Amino acid sequence: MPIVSLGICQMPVVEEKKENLKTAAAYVAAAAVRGCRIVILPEMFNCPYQTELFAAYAESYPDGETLQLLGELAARHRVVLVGGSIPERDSAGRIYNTCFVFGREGNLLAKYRKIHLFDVAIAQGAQFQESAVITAGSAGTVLTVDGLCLGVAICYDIRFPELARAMVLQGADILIYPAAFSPVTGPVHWELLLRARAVDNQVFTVGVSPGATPGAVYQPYGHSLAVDPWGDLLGQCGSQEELLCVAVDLTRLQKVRQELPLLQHRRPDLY
Ligand SMILES: NC(=O)CCC(=O)C(=O)O
Repeated sequence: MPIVSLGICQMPVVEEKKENLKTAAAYVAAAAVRGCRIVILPEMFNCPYQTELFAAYAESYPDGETLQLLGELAARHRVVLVGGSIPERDSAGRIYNTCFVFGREGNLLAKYRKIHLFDVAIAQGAQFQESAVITAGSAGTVLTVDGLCLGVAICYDIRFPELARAMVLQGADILIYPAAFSPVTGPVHWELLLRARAVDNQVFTVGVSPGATPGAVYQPYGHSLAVDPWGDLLGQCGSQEELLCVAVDLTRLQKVRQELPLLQHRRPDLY
């Protein structure tokens, strides 16, 4: 399958969980109507990105209402659904920032728990202590579906080139980052990081943020985008809510890697 259409759902996230689920369902339906076979939601799409709210919105697999809905939506629309992330509670009561991926039969294909937690204190205003509530995951996630290899990580993970490289060495064709970048770091780093990971690994990268939500305490930067293995933008949203559909042509990846065989030129024996 050399060309596949991705649905990038830059949806707003409000305080009411049910409203977020309705919005997500509408976005997935619209993406399917537009022919997208892989549909991606943003980080913490069922819950505002505020640590003090995570426990109240947390759900466990398989019974959580958000997780039930994601499976149903994937099956109803026959799409691979990369379910952004939600606060996930495990049987010991720990909470993770987790991405669940569902297949076209509504089956769980994979799950990824955010490894690098957003603990920062940036003078211009981005103060966040994700680890106050969230437990870090302990494994990367790469999955193959329809002959396409997807690497999944979450937001702040994009800053760690080692994780991206590890996923690519495991065969990833597309690196998918559900995210909610801050309005302070977003304008300077977001596009740069996605393009850097794309160019240094010759891979498609996709970042999916919530859109602007009037009155929200945390206003994510938005600007969801997809980048090809040459570093060219395939499409980008603004700050407002939007469904962006982009076509990913895998022959592009093969061509770039053939012409500029970067991955073959690595010298892991020397560094
Ligand atoms: N949700 C996050 O991990 C935010 C990451 C972020 O804004 C950054 O600058 O990194």
